[in-house]
Amino acid sequence: MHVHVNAATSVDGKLSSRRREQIKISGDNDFARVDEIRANSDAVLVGVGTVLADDPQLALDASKHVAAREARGESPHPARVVADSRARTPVDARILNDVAETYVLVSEAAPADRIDTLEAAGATVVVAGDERVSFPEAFESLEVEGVERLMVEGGGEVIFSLFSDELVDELTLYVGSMVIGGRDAPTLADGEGFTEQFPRLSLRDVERVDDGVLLTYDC
Ligand SMILES: NC(=O)C1=CN([C@@H]2O[C@H](COP(=O)(O)OP(=O)(O)OC[C@H]3O[C@@H](n4cnc5c(N)ncnc54)[C@H](O)[C@@H]3O)[C@@H](O)[C@H]2O)C=CC1
Ligand SMILES: Nc1nc(O)c(N)c(N[C@@H]2O[C@H](COP(=O)(O)O)[C@@H](O)[C@H]2O)n1
Repeated sequence: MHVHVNAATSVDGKLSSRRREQIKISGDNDFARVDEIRANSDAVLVGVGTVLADDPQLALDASKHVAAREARGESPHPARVVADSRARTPVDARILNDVAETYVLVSEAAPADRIDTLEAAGATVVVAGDERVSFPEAFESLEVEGVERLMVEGGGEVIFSLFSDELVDELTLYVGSMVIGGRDAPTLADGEGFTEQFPRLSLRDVERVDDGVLLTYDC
């Protein structure tokens, strides 16, 4: 499986403010680029923290991408995946609507009634890991379902875990020309943080996009 992480941060590395509300960091050209990565992915993953904060739908915006996928014999939109150890995704979350298939990755600690509720809402639930979702195990299950190209849009807890598990193949990071600040504001990679053996990335490309910079790394 090819795992492509994409995110937008402020110049001080924040994904959002301490209020954890969605902040428009990208400009129109960058959002169009994000839509294209989604269009070329089999599935798009976020953590439940992002679902609770942003309520994203993770569907394609541009009809040309939908048409191109259908011409290739693919589903109109990529599948959506939520990493949600305790099955907290609300049933009215947009990510569970019928625009595309949705997988919810949970751990053994997820309450059975919550799993039943999510399945009744149309999600396919994948159990992997004891207390937290085990991404290596969950990704094996997604591969069996045909997910070979996985895009990850955040947030910081999930992205840290994926770097920690050495599962990231590619990172595109849009750095918008703004300062958000705040010691409690989410950053690109939160979690416990590394104290040694810091992941080293290989910078492939630098490009000016909108009023910011797009950095592309091989990981
Ligand atoms: N600017 C950008 O590009 C983006 C910004 N965001 C922002 O990020 C914030 C949300 O990020 P976070 O709070 O970090 O939440 P998150 O989206 O990373 O979700 C974290 C949750 O995922 C679940 N999870 C399951 N297995 C896990 C594992 N193995 N490792 C880590 N988490 C696991 C846990 O329940 C955990 O609480 C929001 O403020 C949102 O607006 C989110 C996506 C993109
Ligand atoms: N690439 C990017 N740039 C920004 O400025 C952002 N605020 C985000 N946020 C993430 O984009 C997703 C939105 O999903 P919908 O298209 O609204 O369904 C979601 O993952 C946000 O957290 N991304």
